[in-house]
Amino acid sequence: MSPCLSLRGLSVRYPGNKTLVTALDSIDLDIAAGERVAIIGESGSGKSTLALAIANLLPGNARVQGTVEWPGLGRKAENGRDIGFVFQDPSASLDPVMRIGDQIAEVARANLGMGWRAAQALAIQLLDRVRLPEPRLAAQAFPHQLSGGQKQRVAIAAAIVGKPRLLIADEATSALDTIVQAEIMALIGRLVTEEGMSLLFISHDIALASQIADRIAVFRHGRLVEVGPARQIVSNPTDPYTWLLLDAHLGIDAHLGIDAHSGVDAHSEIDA
Ligand SMILES: Nc1ncnc2c1ncn2[C@@H]1O[C@H](COP(=O)(O)OP(=O)(O)OP(=O)(O)O)[C@@H](O)[C@H]1O
Ligand code: NI
Repeated sequence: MSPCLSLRGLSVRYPGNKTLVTALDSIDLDIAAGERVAIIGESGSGKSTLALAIANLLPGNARVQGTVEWPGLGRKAENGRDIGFVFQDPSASLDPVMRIGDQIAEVARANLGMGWRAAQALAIQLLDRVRLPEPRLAAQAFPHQLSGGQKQRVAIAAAIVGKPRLLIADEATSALDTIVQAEIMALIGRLVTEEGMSLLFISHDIALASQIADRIAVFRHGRLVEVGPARQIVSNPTDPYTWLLLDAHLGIDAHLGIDAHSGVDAHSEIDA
């Protein structure tokens, strides 16, 4: 089976003070259809740059080399249609003066060419799918009337409007408290399974990543230092840097007991 997404020799440089800053350095990575891949690494390791390069959202001054290919697609991937993107701060991706139902409907109208009525109906369906209580009423709400977790549910609904092949979640749960974080993780896991999407889950937290990912790719200074099955990366990493990340998030002794797939499933999803 051909992969959903194939990166070859992907490098991204940004103009710095005097020289170019290498944010990504010759990345080779495939993501299979339906596969969940986590990208982990410290701040500045190039995680968001990778996500932006895949979604074609890099700033104009970025210099890109290498290729991003979508073998099954037969055309260029479009953000909003083939790729869904969820960011850390849901407030930043939502319009404060637009009802949330209208915001999701607008995405359906713009990206799928739907009529307004059908788009509105789809918005209510999606609010239900992300388990917002009373979706018909919720559609009328403005973002400030929702909690952080609820706003992130709306952002996720907007990201999956186009039934994308790939969902990118860039630190999508980092701003939430632990309980809400677990709920949003469970929601993402459930939707990815239900829709048969691939997932690129970006986090600085290796423990969190191991709860949702099939494979983990460890980034450092723009390089991919290690990639492998989540269970193996967490229990038996080969790169010393991965050990350091494990130590930072789990304590060096604790990580040996971690079960890569015990953390998140549909059963642990609690409705807020
Ligand atoms: N628009 C930009 N212009 C110049 N340099 C940038 C730009 N965006 C990112 N960089 C630089 O590229 C490198 C990688 O940044 P990136 O945001 O991809 O890291 P990250 O792993 O997502 O970090 P974080 O965990 O803090 O989100 C950093 O050195 C950063 O300063
Ligand atoms: Ni980032």
